[in-house]
Amino acid sequence: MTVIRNLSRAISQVLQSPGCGCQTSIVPVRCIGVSPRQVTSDANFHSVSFSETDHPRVLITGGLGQLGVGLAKLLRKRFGKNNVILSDIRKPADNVFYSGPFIYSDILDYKNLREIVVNNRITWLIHYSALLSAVGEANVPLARAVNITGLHNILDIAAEHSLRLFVPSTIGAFGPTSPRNPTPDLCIQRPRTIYGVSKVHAELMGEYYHYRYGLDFRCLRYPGIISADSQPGGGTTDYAVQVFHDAIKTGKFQCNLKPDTRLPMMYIDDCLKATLEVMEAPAELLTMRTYNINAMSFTPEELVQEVQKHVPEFEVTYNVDPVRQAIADSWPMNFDDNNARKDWGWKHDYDLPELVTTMFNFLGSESRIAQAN
Ligand SMILES: NC(=O)C1=CN([C@@H]2O[C@H](COP(=O)(O)OP(=O)(O)OC[C@H]3O[C@@H](n4cnc5c(N)ncnc54)[C@H](O)[C@@H]3O)[C@@H](O)[C@H]2O)C=CC1
Ligand SMILES: CC(=O)[C@H](N)C(=O)O
Repeated sequence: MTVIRNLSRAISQVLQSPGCGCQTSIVPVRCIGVSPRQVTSDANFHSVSFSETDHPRVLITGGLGQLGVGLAKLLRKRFGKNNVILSDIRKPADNVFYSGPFIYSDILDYKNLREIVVNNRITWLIHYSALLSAVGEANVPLARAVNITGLHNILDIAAEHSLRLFVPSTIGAFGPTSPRNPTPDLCIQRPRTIYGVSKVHAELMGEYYHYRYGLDFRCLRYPGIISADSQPGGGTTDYAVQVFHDAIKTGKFQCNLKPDTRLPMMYIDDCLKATLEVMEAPAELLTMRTYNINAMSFTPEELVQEVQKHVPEFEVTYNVDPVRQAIADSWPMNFDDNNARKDWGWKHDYDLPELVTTMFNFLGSESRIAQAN
């Protein structure tokens, strides 16, 4: 296996022309990407990226949400500060603005996106812009525009410029008729939120562009993500972040899901690590283009018990939000991520106790600093 991989890498290096960066193939391929917006139906271009010695030039859309800033930090450590550009339609905080390149980008503006990709010689596109499950239900037309029309722009730009494209999906891409415990990669997907529908659409469109146009599309279905230094953007799993802030600030928390609502969750460091790993994985290891990833699964009750080990006087009351509860009841309880583990070696580092300790260490030290000032 290693011999074959080394051999194909050697052939690939010989066949690769220096400035082109096209993926090698015995069959001649077009080096200049052609957008599906522009081409005839027999288009057959291949995506690729950068030569193996170069670092990728990365653009992150929707980068000022819960996940983007952390991802930029990780990628900048690996590829260099100036090779990773954060973008969003919001104004960045000072610390974000001064930590590396930031640019305004509205994913609904195709021409502006194209200009950014061309001017900055982007080779990897990480597409984080989205409206999450709860805010999506509150504004369906906007969710449809950002999550579906915006995605179409991203797919076309990525195909046209031979980018490696990452689009996250979610546990929310499943629905009440999916097997929920556990939920495998391939099963019925009939979500009942605009968020879920748009993510299934993204998975299918990305895979279609991969098979039809050779787009290097990569997708992970994230569980609910828990982070200490960034706020969630309006999802169903947000309670599992808020609980830590309230435990530290007031010792009291009002939970908007029922105590026994079980959902898959993950600490942000694991999520970002998985994203980098799947982006760097050799294409021949990927037997699929969309993978479930998982770390743990818990209910509010179980999370509260773990929190009480750090804050014994912590009190929780339940005031159920019917919209969020209905969404959570239709989502997976446990996620089967065996394919990711088998194909590209996915392995999480944080389980529930580790996550809770890490969150308190971070937030505790922040609040001590705030009190000292
Ligand atoms: N945070 C989580 O628990 C999970 C997140 N994901 C996915 O990961 C990605 C990132 O998630 P988060 O950072 O949590 O989302 P978020 O809601 O915190 O941030 C999304 C960002 O998109 C930006 N945005 C909205 N409209 C835009 C437009 N027209 N053009 C450009 N940017 C626009 C917003 O300003 C915001 O900063 C999303 O695609 C989400 O679906 C998937 C599963 C779980
Ligand atoms: C799991 C997700 O996709 C997100 N956190 C949400 O709750 O909408």
